[in-house]
Amino acid sequence: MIQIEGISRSFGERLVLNDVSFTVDRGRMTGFVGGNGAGKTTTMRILLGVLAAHAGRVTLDGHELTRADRARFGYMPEERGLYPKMRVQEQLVYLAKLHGVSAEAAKASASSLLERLGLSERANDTLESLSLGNQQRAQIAAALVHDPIALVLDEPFSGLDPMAVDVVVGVLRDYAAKGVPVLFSSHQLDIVERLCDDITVIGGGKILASGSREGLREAHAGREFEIELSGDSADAGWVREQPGVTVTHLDGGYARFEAESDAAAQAVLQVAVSGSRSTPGAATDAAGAVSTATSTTVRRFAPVVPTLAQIFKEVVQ
Ligand SMILES: Nc1ncnc2c1ncn2[C@@H]1O[C@H](COP(=O)(O)OP(=O)(O)OP(=O)(O)O)[C@@H](O)[C@H]1O
Repeated sequence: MIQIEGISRSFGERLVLNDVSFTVDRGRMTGFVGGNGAGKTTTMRILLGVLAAHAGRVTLDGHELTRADRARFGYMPEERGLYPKMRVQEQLVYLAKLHGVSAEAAKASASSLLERLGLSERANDTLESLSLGNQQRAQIAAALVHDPIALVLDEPFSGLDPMAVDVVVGVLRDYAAKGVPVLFSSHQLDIVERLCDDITVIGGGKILASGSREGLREAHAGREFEIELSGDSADAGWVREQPGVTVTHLDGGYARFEAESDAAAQAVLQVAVSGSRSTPGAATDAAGAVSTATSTTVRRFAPVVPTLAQIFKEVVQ
């Protein structure tokens, strides 16, 4: 596990990181999100030792990070660092060898990554001759080619089309599945939401929220619920009459409502179900939903959980 503990950093008089702490667990993908100038790149640079912290420390599995540890990290910096005039495969092999990988292993690793990232056909082209999206794939390959013990990627998805995003997501997931801690920053909240196990939100140099994706969504869930009835003539209009409930959206058998309490919300479910039960011939289907003789079914009842974009807006305000 990588632990960032109480990191602070100023540029001149300006404090740009203020007591930043969060963890990047092994085997999990951690998304690092924040607005422009929030402090993501500065944090990543400190993590990699490219920049010094003025306070705090970074540890790996409990010991302070050494130069040797950092040399085995995979880093994709904000300012992309490959040589424009060098051929892609040659460049990857060269970088792997710089990290101490044998020539043979470097060639094998470069070929396999180029294949995986859909760049095999461009292996002998110079970087500058590739499209921006393909240059980005090559940058990702460069961060991975020495089989890193941890991955720190600054905006790895910028400039990638949706197909390429899926390819890169698959590759990164494989690294996480091997037990590698993976930290990446992104402004594309939909990708972060889809990809991440854990999320850290930074704003104005301070950590505003940090935790598992599900934990954050639950913690920021309001008192809004939704119920969906299906059937011949499903009508959720009766929810409006329930005590302690305000319907915010109604469409046939679908109602979204705010409940004063969990009990008020549960009462809606009970009415939906017991209404069904009081109907002769009620039956439970294979999915456990209760059907009536007129075949009205409670298809769904759940709290409305916010998207990452909604949580982000809430914590950044
Ligand atoms: N070398 C530097 N000298 C002075 N100020 C700096 C330097 N590097 C970063 N900063 C300032 O530190 C703050 C945080 O910048 P940083 O690049 O870490 O943000 P970020 O979250 O990565 O932003 P973005 O999403 O726009 O890339 C910004 O206000 C930036 O101007």
